[in-house]
Amino acid sequence: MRTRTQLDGVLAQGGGGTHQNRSERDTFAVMYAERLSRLWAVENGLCFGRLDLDDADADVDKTLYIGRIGMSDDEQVRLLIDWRAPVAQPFYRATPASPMGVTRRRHLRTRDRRVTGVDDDLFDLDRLTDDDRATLNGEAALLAALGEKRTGRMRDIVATIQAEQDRIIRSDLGGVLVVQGGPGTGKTVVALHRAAYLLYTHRDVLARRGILILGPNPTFMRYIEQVLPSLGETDVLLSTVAGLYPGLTATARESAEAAVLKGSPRMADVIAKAVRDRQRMPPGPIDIDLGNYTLRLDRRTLEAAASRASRGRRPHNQARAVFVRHILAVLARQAAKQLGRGLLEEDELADLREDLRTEPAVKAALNRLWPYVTPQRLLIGLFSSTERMTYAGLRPAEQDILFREPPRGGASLWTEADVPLLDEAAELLGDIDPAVLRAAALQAEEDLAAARQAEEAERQSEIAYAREVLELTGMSGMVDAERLAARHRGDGEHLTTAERAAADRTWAYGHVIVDEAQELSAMAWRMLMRRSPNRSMTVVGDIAQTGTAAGATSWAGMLDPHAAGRWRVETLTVNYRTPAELMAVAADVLTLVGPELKAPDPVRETGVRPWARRVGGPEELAEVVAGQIVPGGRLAVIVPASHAGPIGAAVTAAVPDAVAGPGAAALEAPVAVLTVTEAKGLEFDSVIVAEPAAILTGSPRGAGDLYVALTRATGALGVVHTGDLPAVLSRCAGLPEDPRDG
Ligand SMILES: Nc1ncnc2c1ncn2[C@@H]1O[C@H](COP(=O)(O)OP(=O)(O)OP(=O)(O)O)[C@@H](O)[C@H]1O
Repeated sequence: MRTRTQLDGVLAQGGGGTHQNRSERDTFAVMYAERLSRLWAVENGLCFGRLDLDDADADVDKTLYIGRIGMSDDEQVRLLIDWRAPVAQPFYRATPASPMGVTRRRHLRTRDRRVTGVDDDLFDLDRLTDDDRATLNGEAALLAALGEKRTGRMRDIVATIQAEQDRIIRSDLGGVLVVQGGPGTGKTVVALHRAAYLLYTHRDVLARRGILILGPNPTFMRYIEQVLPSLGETDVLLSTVAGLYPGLTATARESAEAAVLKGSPRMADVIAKAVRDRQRMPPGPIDIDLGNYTLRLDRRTLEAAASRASRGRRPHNQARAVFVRHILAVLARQAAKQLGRGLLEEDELADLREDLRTEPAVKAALNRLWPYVTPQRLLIGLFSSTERMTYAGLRPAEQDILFREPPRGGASLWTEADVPLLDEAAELLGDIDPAVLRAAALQAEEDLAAARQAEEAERQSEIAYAREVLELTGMSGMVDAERLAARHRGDGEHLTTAERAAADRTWAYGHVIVDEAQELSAMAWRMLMRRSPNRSMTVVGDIAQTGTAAGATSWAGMLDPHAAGRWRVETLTVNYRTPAELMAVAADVLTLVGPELKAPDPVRETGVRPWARRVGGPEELAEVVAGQIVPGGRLAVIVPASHAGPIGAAVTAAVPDAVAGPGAAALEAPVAVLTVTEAKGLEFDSVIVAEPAAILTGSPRGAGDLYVALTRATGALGVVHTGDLPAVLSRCAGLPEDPRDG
């Protein structure tokens, strides 16, 4: 209320006054508005816990209230302790064996501002009154939270964080913390709470450098994005690998074998060779015709310039300056001789060099010999030329997999597996100096206009070059110098940390969190490690759930190349999502993934067995789906990618409001048809797995995929199949009654 009044007061002052008044007013308005939205975000369940402490320590209040944020009254008396504060820790960690000074822990359940339930854990029975004893109630808070219907968005768990999770959330900032855990053990939710905890505890570093959270797909990112605002955090960038390269969205699809090849660590060498390819000198001399006379660059001169430029490990585009300087010096001396002016003073030679630098024929030669190259151009050039691919070390069979025509029109060109390659290339190519870009683009515009007017055939190569520069700089069609300047000014003064980080490929994050980390390819890890030079990371995943063929089979394989000796593993062992009856079926499938793997222990039972039903085809399948809808609940039909089309069509035709495919709508809909990849990391009240045999055989990691599909439900699980039911699912019973008939 107080903040609302303050904001209204500031806004009521209107827009007049001096510049300083206005900017102060704006600052306060933004501050109060931010605080208000923070308070709104946490209002629901603001206070969820109470700790009664024994009074051994007189400095500490005897009763503490724990909440989503900390609050004090006007006299600075503490009303509510932020859940992340050190004094709140016993709320999550105290046990009867180690009570940490707590006599009673109370969970408060609220709706709006009303208390709807109270659950107690008691650590010192002797100290309680008879009334208090009457209200005792063990794990009810957790089970109540787990039993609630799913909303399509992940919720925070501040009220019920478990001790093994709390240890991970509050683990030190430094080094790489690997959180290994089976499905439903809370890896994602713990990672998000860790982000909030770290920002609270290490605000100085992390508010400046930000936290990057990387997840498997955009639907998953939408599923989790609301958790962080509810924890009051905004200095966090949520992204996928496909979204991590500024300025492009990688939405194109490609074959699994192309993705695997692009993800293999060998590609680092391929990209390095592709860059060197752009620095190769022609075998013979080249002549530069300047009208009155001709200059010649022989092979020795070219090789010497190239080797000088590549010395010192400068990125390609910056090394170009060295190459150009060397060549211009040689050309200036030759020109002086040809002009019959003998030995010139240094300043005269400098003038001559500058004259030559702007000569179109010299420019064209330099651009052929050592062109500016962007990562995009490098990859387009590489994958559209068998000659370039051969030079880069790709074998003919690999070239067939990777070959693609240069793009035409505005079709989306980039795939997720291209992104780490672009990043690798960007690292080796380096930026093109914005001043050079600006000058080049303006010059190119002029050249283009002049050439168009003159329509001189011999200027065709000039036109081509000008076009290339414009395309390269993304400035095609822009003639306005001011707009060009604005584009490159990039002061970013008014951006949040997360926004500035998103726009900057070279941003070094204060902490990086990777969810579903088992899916990342070796090249994706290289890209990610560049974003985390301090190797302060939380890496979350489950080796047993690896779905992509480019993904990992061991944590050491993933991390040793980048952080050997600097990573530690914590394991989560309790499954909070999937009931015991479902987990028994999933555990059978897990033995196919690896006989040594152990499924996490489910925390609850529902008494309902998973069922299986044979159907004749997609239409009958859709009828079965329609019969399983529970009003208000969310059901997912998880399908093999090969069947997504027909089953999606049949279900959307049979069930009103059903959605096929990923996206925000799939999170909201009562029924969503998703592939295993699309359902990864998500959860639903009920799940129907369609055609499990095709999931098993659909990819080399088919058993892992089926395991993922079977562990998405918090309630009911069914399996629908047209062929024989795979033997591994024999625990599933017959289909139960249609709940609508009951
Ligand atoms: N301490 C807790 N209190 C209440 N709910 C919890 C707790 N821990 C986990 N959950 C719930 O359990 C479910 C599974 O959590 P989460 O999605 O983070 O698991 P995961 O390990 O990432 O699973 P997967 O690997 O299958 O994607 C979520 O609904 C989450 O809110």
